[in-house]
Amino acid sequence: MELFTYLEEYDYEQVVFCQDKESGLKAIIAIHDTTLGPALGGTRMWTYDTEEDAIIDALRLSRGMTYKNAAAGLNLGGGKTVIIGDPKKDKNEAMFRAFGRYIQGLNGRYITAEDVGTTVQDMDTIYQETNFVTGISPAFGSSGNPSPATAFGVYRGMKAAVNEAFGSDSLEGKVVAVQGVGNVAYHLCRHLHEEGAQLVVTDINKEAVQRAVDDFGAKAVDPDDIYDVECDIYAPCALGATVNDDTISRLSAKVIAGSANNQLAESRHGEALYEKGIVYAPDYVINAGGVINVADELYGYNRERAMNRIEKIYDNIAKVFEISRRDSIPTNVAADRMAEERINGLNKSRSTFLQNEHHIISRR
Ligand SMILES: NC(=O)C1=CN([C@@H]2O[C@H](COP(=O)(O)OP(=O)(O)OC[C@H]3O[C@@H](n4cnc5c(N)ncnc54)[C@H](O)[C@@H]3O)[C@@H](O)[C@H]2O)C=CC1
Ligand SMILES: CC(C)CC(=O)C(=O)O
Repeated sequence: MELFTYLEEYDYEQVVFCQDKESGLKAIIAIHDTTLGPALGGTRMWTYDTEEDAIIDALRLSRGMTYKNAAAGLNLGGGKTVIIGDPKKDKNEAMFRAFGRYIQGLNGRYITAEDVGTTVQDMDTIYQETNFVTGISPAFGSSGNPSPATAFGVYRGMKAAVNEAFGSDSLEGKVVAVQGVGNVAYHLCRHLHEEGAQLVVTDINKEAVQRAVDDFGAKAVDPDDIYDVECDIYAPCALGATVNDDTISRLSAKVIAGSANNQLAESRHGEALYEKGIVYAPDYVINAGGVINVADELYGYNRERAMNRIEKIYDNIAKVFEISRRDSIPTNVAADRMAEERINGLNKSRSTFLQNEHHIISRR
């Protein structure tokens, strides 16, 4: 991979490699764009096959956060961290303290939160070293685990997508195939179950599957079979790139709406869905509930205010469909257009020179 060629192509601002031999920390903080404000995005801990895979993941995810925060109307830029390692085996306190010091060194250009493989407890450890962390324990006045908020947003966005596909936003009787029933999808399944949807679930973690079967009467299938399930809605809630050349021809769903980041393997797969008449709720618009929730901490966390804002993901998804219909473009392209318009609009105002103390040369 030609790193600087890639950074230039998508205009990344900064990439920080963090290494701490004692604790085993190997992390990549990617800051894509801070036009709208400090870069906010979670920290993912995962076992990557290669270091290059980890770098690419950090870069793709951070760019996704730029678009997510812009489309959600937040005054935040996009960034993300990946920590290389197995979250079940390789974590230790010193690792997250060392990582916290790296964040502190960025002096507010990057603010972190949870993602796959990290927990509220990890954020509490980071908080020992820096204030630039959200999603810490509510006991510290924070918003806590963002997953239930993300799930609520996905539920609201899914209803908007169902309305687009079926002419009514009711989920009663709809068959939803849920891939990955982790932190977000467990809460999503609860909302769907309460509204009378039928759930088919899969996960590589058998306990997670069993919990959904026990709590929501879900039917379980093997991980690779989820793409062949007869269903109305496919909800990707595990990792990215599951909408690809192989799976599109297997999916029977009329709607794709889930929490996973980077659901399309490539942008052209959004075009393929559009041509097949499958209603795709763009990932970074529908899964913004978590970041909206943690971003509220910047104003002094107020749960009611955050939830009211998350509820409106329904309207934001509907707006994407409207742009898609108006301009005859796939929904992923419509979402990008919506986000880019906001960033480009504000970029102009940012070019105005603003003096600070470093611009005044004092020679006495
Ligand atoms: N937690 C949050 O608030 C947010 C999460 N997201 C995204 O939503 C997705 C899920 O996040 P979480 O629920 O927090 O993570 P999680 O780690 O709690 O859940 C993911 C689940 O997917 C399962 N999984 C992994 N590979 C799989 C496969 N090939 N087939 C089936 N299951 C598989 C895992 O075993 C796990 O149970 C991720 O893509 C994450 O980036 C996006 C926005 C916010
Ligand atoms: C988990 C969120 C709080 C932020 C994030 O990283 C995301 O939305 O993907």
